[in-house]
Amino acid sequence: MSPLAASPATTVEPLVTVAARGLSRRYGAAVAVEPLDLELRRGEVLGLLGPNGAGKSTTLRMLTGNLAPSAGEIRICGIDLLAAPRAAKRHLGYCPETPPLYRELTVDEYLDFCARLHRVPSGRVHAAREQAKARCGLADMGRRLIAQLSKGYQQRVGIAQAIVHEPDVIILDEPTVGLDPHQMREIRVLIRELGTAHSVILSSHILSEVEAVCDRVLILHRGRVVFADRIEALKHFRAGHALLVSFTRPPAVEALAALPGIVAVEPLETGLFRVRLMPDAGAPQAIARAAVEGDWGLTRLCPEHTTLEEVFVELTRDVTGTKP
Ligand SMILES: Nc1ncnc2c1ncn2[C@@H]1O[C@H](COP(=O)(O)OP(=O)(O)OP(=O)(O)O)[C@@H](O)[C@H]1O
Repeated sequence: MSPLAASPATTVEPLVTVAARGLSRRYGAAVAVEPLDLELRRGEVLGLLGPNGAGKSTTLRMLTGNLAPSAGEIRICGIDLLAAPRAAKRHLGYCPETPPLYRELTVDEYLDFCARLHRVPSGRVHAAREQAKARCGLADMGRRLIAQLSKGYQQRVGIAQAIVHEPDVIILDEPTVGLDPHQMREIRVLIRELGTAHSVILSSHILSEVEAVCDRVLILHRGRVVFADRIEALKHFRAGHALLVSFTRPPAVEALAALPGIVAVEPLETGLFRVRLMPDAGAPQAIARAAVEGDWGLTRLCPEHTTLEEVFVELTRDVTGTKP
């Protein structure tokens, strides 16, 4: 039996909703996605993170049955996507980077059309559409022409068409691209909410977005998985082993450097220092204690977070060459 085959006991509501093994894609001689394994469980939000050209869209298009893999297998709720695409796709909702909207239709007309495409029984189309609208904050938008909606609302319609048939798995390609910060926040809240009852995979090149929304993260870089773990592990990785510390009455650098667990102290500007630490050696506590005893006026003591660029540099030190 294939390692991905669903066990008979879990065919009704399988815990694993997406399972991919050895999934890869070439375009001619160029490898867009090197073989990757991926598993998603019910109630999880998985973030696919990576810079432009990393292979995120290619991966999502393979997972949604819109692009044939060069190799590998994909199971959606235990159903082989390549062998039984129609059955597998019933469990999938997909919103590509540019949502497939018919701008000349109203929101209601469009969502009814999508519900029928997804084979929602005709007696349930109305209820399915109203529910999808309510979940996406579109309850009052039914009669509006899609062309006249703002970009944020059009994005909501794109997500509504992906959930109108209540799929187990929702796949969203860069769902917040082009939105203003307010709209971004609303869409992220919606995704988090969808992730409680469904499984969600989203792609992004925004580190903070993935940290805010996802339970797990898979980082792609030039088609290769360079990090796959829970979001806490990424946060820990990002926090590294440095603190930013500032004082209104700063001590001498030597006084700071002499505290236990401190490897190096780098003055950055007046009263602000970058302090490199030995992990788990109690340095933050020692700094706080010394600051109180020495009346240094401690105003900041926080981990120094690395940026997305620094994360990639760190994770891909051995990767060379560029992709357009
Ligand atoms: N149809 C195609 N023919 C040839 N090469 C392609 C094709 N589609 C994508 N590629 C290449 O495959 C690689 C991965 O592209 P992909 O669009 O999956 O990346 P991405 O991470 O989604 O990037 P972005 O964030 O820019 O959307 C890139 O090098 C891209 O140029």
